Amino acid sequence: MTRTTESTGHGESRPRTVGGFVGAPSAARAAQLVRRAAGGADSAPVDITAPFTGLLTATLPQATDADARKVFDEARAAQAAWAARPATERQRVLARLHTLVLQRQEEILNLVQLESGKARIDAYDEVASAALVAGYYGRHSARILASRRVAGVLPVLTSARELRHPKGVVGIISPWNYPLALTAMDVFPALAAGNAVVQKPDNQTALSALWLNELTEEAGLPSGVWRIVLGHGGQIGDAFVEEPDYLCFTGSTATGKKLAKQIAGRLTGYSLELGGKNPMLVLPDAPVAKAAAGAVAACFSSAGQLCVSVERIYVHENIREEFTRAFVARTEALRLGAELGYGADLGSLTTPAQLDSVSAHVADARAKGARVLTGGRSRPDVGPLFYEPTVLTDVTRDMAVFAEETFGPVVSIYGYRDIEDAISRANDTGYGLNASVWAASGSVGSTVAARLKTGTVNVNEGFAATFGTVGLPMGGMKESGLGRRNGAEGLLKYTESQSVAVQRGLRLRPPRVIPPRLWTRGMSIGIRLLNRLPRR
Ligand SMILES: NC(=O)c1ccc[n+]([C@@H]2O[C@H](COP(=O)([O-])OP(=O)(O)OC[C@H]3O[C@@H](n4cnc5c(N)ncnc54)[C@H](O)[C@@H]3O)[C@@H](O)[C@H]2O)c1
Repeated sequence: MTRTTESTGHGESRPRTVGGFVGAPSAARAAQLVRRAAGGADSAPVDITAPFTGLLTATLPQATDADARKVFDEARAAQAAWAARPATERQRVLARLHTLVLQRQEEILNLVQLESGKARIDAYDEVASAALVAGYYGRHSARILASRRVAGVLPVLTSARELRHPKGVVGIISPWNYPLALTAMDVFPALAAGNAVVQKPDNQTALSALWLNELTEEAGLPSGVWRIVLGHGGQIGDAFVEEPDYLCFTGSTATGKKLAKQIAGRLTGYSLELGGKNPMLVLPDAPVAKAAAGAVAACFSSAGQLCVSVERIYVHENIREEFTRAFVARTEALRLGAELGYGADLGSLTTPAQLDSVSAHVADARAKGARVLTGGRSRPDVGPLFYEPTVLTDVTRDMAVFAEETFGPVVSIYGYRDIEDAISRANDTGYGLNASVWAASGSVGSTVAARLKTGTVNVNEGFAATFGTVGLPMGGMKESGLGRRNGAEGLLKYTESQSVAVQRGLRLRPPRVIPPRLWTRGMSIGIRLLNRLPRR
């Protein structure tokens, strides 16, 4: 690990670069990004440290509730002019952003790694996601938002259209685990629809969101349309449920439920992208080596701190031993490392709270009789928040790891004999976010997929196939969420639908001269005939 410090002139040294790494953005650059955050004059700033080193990455202003409300007002004032631009013009900003994200990736790869502690290859997933999302809405949003003609109640005489208007100001609350990708997925479609956005990223990963905010303005977004406020969730939470015209929340199920209760009183729309306890099913005829390699990526990307990562594997007894051997061998080959480069496969956990909760899940499982096939310990020799990728077996219902989301590099393997039993155990959870099925053929895997109660299912993949296909909606069933991001749905949720019908000639109520009974008879014949016409 390479670090650099400079003397303060008082016999101490302080990091010259973010997190103390050579090659990382300078502290001055971090401070420049921080200045984009609104508010904070009346409250104490907080220091954020790099998970790899424990050294300072940034000192962040913390907005108060009053600061956040002022920002919502300012965003509202900026929204009308943005919404007045044609959708094609708004779309062009995102198309330019697609190119810029890919061109400027080196700086953001460093920032994402420093703030989150993830391996560079996992940070690259974020760059790819942000570019894919910008590209998708940069090409398709104007078409999806275009007014839609439908057949009017009377052919020729009624012309009917559905229009889409922006909600107004959208509030977006984001977690720390995918700071670039989730910002892109939630903010870009809101902007494309003509909304202004006020976002509250997590303090831990604020620089990544601020970086993307800066780049979006470089791509042509007028300043003031996407604002960022920082703060501890509970502190400025009220502004986010009382001020926006729509709230998009990504985070834990507990916080999502709390916000939903608060916002319900205003009858304001919201979407929730929440936690998961995602299963993988390995069918008896699945290619074992491929399934084992896929499972490693599905369980340990971003050190398992990924809402769609796999935490439960159900493997058919006939291949259980072979699969487990291959999976454990591949897991043990993963290189842990705290470096700004592609030399490590697995990074660190992001916060001390994460290290505590992951350690507690494994300790509880061990104490109740689970076997640790590999891993099961923290690695302070690599960095303060490192934890080994861990594979458990003999996991029982009384263990926390059985049903609770670990949100770390810990997976349990279970055997099964009967696919019906495997499907019912996979569905036996309050969550319903993502699932993975490994089978000899895509069609067999898809048949099983249709029976899983999760918002996304990946056949012969862990999560990347659905996550990367931006045209597909992504979100959770049951306690994993409400609403969807990505695709047309992820854009239209940020709009109000308005139906406009223009009537010509014949009125739809009986004229005085025709007796109502005659009129209704004639209408009934007409309705029957109309129902036979091929109409949209
Ligand atoms: N479904 C998805 O797309 C998705 C994606 C990423 C993460 N997640 C889930 O997020 C969780 C991990 O994230 P986390 O620990 O940061 O979640 P969290 O709920 O603690 O925090 C998420 C965000 O909400 C803010 N917040 C917390 N309490 C708040 C309150 N009372 N009012 C307003 N804002 C508040 C936090 O500051 C943070 O910005 C996991 O459960 C994971 O599965 C889901």
